[in-house]
Amino acid sequence: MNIYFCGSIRGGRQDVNIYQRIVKQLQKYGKVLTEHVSYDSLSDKGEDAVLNGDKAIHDRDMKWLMMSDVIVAEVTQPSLGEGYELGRAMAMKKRVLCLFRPSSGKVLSAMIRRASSDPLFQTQDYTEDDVESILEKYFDSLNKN
Ligand SMILES: O=c1[nH]c(=O)n([C@H]2C[C@H](O)[C@@H](COP(=O)(O)O)O2)cc1CO
Repeated sequence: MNIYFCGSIRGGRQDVNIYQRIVKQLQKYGKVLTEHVSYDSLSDKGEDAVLNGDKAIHDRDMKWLMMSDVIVAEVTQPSLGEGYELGRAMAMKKRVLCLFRPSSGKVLSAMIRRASSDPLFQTQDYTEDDVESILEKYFDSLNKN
C-alpha cells in the first residue's frame, strides 16, 4: 500500500516530533512516499531547491499523490501546501484521514472539517497519546473493507 503523509513544512515545523511518530506507525502498513516531511533536518525553508526548485517538488508530490492508496494528514499546524494537497486528493477521490489536536488551542479550518461529510474524507480529533492506536484502528478497518 502506498501512503502519502501530509504535514506542515513552510507552514511551520512545530509538530515534527508527532509527524515522526505518525510516519513510523504508517510504515507498518505500507510505503510512506513522503517520509521526508517527518525529517528533523527539514526546516521551514523546505527541501533544498533541486534543479527545478519548487516546480520539481510540486510535480513530484502530485505524482506521488496520484500513486497513493491513502492519504494521512496531520493538520494541527496550518499549512497552505497541505490544504492544496487535500483539495487535490479529494478531487482525485482518494481516501483521506486528517488528524487534528484540539489541545493545541487552534480551531481547524471549516474547509477541512466540513469535508468529512464525504465518507472517503475523514477528520478525526485526537490527543498525542492516542496517535498510534488511532492509526491502528483506521488501517484495521481499511483492511476489513
Ligand atoms: O519542500 C517541500 N516539500 C514538500 O514535499 N512539500 C509538500 C509536502 C507537505 O505535506 C506540504 C507542506 O506544505 P507547506 O510547505 O506549505 O507547509 O507540501 C512542501 C514543501 C515546501 O513548501
